Amino acid sequence: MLPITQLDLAPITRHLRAMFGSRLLLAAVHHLNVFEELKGGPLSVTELRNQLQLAERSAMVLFPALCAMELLRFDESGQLALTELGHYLTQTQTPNLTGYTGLEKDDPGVLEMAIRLRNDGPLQAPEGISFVKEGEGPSPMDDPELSRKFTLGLAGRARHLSPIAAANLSKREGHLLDVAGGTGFYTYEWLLANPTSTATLFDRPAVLAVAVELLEEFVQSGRPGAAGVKERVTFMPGDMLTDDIPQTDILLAASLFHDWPTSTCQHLAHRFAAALRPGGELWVHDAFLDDDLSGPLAVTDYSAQLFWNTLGRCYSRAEYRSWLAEAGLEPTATNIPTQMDYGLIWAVKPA
Ligand SMILES: C[S@@+](CC[C@H](N)C(=O)[O-])C[C@H]1O[C@@H](n2cnc3c(N)ncnc32)[C@H](O)[C@@H]1O
Repeated sequence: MLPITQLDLAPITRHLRAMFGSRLLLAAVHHLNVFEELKGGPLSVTELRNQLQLAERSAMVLFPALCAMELLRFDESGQLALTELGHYLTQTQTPNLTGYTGLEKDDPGVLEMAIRLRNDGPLQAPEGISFVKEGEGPSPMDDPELSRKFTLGLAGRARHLSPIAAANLSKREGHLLDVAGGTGFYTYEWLLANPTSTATLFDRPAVLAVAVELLEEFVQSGRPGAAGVKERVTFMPGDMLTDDIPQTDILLAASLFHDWPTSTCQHLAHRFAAALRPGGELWVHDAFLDDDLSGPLAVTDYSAQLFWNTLGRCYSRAEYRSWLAEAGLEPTATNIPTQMDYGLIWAVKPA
């Protein structure tokens, strides 16, 4: 691993994502009455979900967040219980803070979060869901203006994280497939670090139109070796859920799975595993929940942001590794932190 000398921008993304965590907290206290439900004693995840009428995704965003906030905890038998702090959000505790937190309970973001938690997403999404193309429905990623806005919106993050990811991904002669690669920066940086390798950037056509422009900017940057990257990149428009995925030695899924529900993640893991040559590697760059699903706070806040904007949430490394193993890959035990609360994990296809 190369030394990372760049400043970690996590303080900025943590404050950005904290807004969604705040909405979760106030929706839980004042609209879902989570703390009143648990006042009588611990409940299993399923019992609490049933009492609150929450879908699996809503529950798996909300409960880890309240644990990370130290308001709930998993007890010795795996049930969810109020912590000492959590009791101060029940009305029978004297004193309690529900009057004080209640001053913000009608904030529009809080009201909408309560709706989305109950509905497992927005009631209506006429333009489709951010970053998601699924089936025949409309997708912002197929609209020229919206896909440009979303793709360029991710460009700064990708520019910052991609050199760190490239320094940690395997160095090898061969082919990288960057699925749902967006701006393409992860591809361009990896090719710069692997001067005899080739790569394919796979995404929606309107996104790739932006990526082509960004590649041009990259090759003209004057960085040593950047000019030679252009001829080694292939742009492949398609739908990763249904179209053929080309064979590759390394497949990168950066900020990809977190846009999708669990069943789609499992489907994608199988498709990606099938695209790997024997000995090939599947790398996931994402923000991971702890395996016990009780934090960290930066990632539960991020999970709330993804819950708001996409069909997905943050998952634990254990969840990823179980999908990768079910798909016939051998997950390694390596956890590589990058920056901004992201990290890398990877699995290998048996030779
Ligand atoms: C959150 S972005 C991640 C982009 C990039 N990997 C990064 O980390 O900056 C998700 C990407 O998935 C792409 N995407 C969504 N649905 C897709 C589909 N069905 N087939 C191919 N790409 C898809 C979007 O167009 C978008 O570029």
